[in-house]
Formats: sequence, C-alpha cells, structure tokens
Amino acid sequence: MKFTLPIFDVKNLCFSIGDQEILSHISLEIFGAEYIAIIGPNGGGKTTLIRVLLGLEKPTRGEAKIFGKSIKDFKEWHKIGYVPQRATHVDANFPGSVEDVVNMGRTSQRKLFSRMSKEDKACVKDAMHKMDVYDLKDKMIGTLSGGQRQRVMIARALASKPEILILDEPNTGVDMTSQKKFYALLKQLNKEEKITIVFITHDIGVIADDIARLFTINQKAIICNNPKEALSCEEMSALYGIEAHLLHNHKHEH
Ligand SMILES: Nc1ncnc2c1ncn2[C@@H]1O[C@H](COP(=O)(O)OP(=O)(O)OP(=O)(O)O)[C@@H](O)[C@H]1O
Repeated sequence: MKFTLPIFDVKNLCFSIGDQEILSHISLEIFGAEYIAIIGPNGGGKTTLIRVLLGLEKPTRGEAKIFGKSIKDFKEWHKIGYVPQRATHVDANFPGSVEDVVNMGRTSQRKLFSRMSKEDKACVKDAMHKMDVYDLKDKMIGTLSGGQRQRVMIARALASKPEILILDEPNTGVDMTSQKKFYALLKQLNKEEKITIVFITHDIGVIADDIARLFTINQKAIICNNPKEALSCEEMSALYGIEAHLLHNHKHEH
C-alpha cells in the first residue's frame, strides 16, 4: 500500500496567524483506504490542519499535495467528502428534507441550475442507503435526532462518491447508541468500500480497534503507526492528557 501515491502528502507545513504559530513543521502522508484518527487538545490545530489540506487556508511555509498535485492546482474536490465541525447543528425550521440535504452533495458535479441526472439520483439513493437514512428521506432535517442528522451529513458527503471522507468531531450531542451505530457504519465504509477515513475525534478509546494509524496534533504532529501501543506511553499522557487516559482505560478493558 505504501508504494502508491499518497492522497495527502504534507511536508514541513507551518501555519501562523499573526505572531501565533498554530501548526509547526508538520509532515505526514495519508494513503488510500487508510482509517486515520486525529486527536489532540482543544485549540491544538486539528481543524486548522484540515482547512489547510482542503485549500481553505494557505500555509505560511511548507507544502501539501493532494493526489500528487499542489493544492492550488487541484480541481477534483468531489473526491473529498468533508463534514465540518457542528455540521449537525441545524435550525429546527430549516426548510429542507433529508433527500434535499443529500442532493446538495451532488452540486459540485452538476452545472449550475441543471436538473439532477439519473446518475445524480442513483448516487444520492446509494448514499442514503449506506448511512441508513433512506427511510427518513421525506422527513424535514430539523425534526431529526442528533444521531440521524449526523448520518444525513455523512450521506451528503458520500453522494459525491468521494475517495476520502474527512470528519471533524461529528459526534457532539449524539447519544452512545447512535455513536456505536455510526462507528460501525464508518468501519464498513472503510473496509468494504475502501474509502479513506480521516476522523478528528475525542472518542479515541471507542474506535481504537478500527483505526490503522493515529495522528496527534498539538501544534506539532506525532504519527503513531501502532495506535494502541503508542498511546499507552507516558509521554503521550503528558502531552495529551485526557485522550491518553481514555485509551489507557480501553487497554485495561480488553
Ligand atoms: N480564524 C482564526 N483566527 C484567529 N485564530 C484562529 C483562527 N482559526 C483558528 N485559530 C486559533 O488556532 C488555534 C487552533 O484552532 P483549531 O480550531 O485548529 O484547533 P482544534 O485542535 O481543532 O481545536 P478543537 O478541538 O477545540 O476543535 C486556536 O488557538 C484557535 O484559537
């Protein structure tokens, strides 16, 4: 797997706002079909890193390539599904059904104001089935539970048939049972559809068995190729506090 071109290739990347250095000399690669979790303390720079990788922020130094291309030359954004933080916080009166929201996931492939093609409709249906929200398709999005909305937002990202899915803490306000279902669906997408998953989370203990690698971001990056072993070390505990304790507990449970 490591001999293929990485989806993301980041070298010596730095990002500052004014005098504040948010990301410092980050180098990492993300390969096809990997399942990666990103952890780190609040304000550590996880979201900023993703925003730089998606071309939403310009690095101060260093470079990031997507599918072998520099970000500024990359055009195939439909290959990347992104669910930002707080995407599930929808106004209760938002005037759209589940199907309307998932349809939005096809807009990057359609001409402005064009009708949905047969292919668009098939991709939307497939995405709703994969996230188990097809039965909810006519319900208004604002009336759904947090867990249902979470799955709809992933379905919207899946509608563009992405090769990589980037999720930024999509669990806020979602109960434990819904989270378990969600994690099982993500695992399935990764194992069966070979979709690369990059998951920013504070629930590392729950998905530790599913992930292949772990990136810890606290201004700098530490890449753990063997997440469970790496996370049990004292150094990690000192650096990342609560996340390291969570995994520590996880280790004792098994
Ligand atoms: N637009 C901005 N203007 C000023 N500071 C910013 C901006 N965006 C991010 N920051 C700062 O950059 C740092 C990293 O923020 P970021 O959101 O990337 O962290 P995070 O690891 O995703 O945090 P959390 O776990 O709380 O979501 C923080 O100190 C934040 O205040």
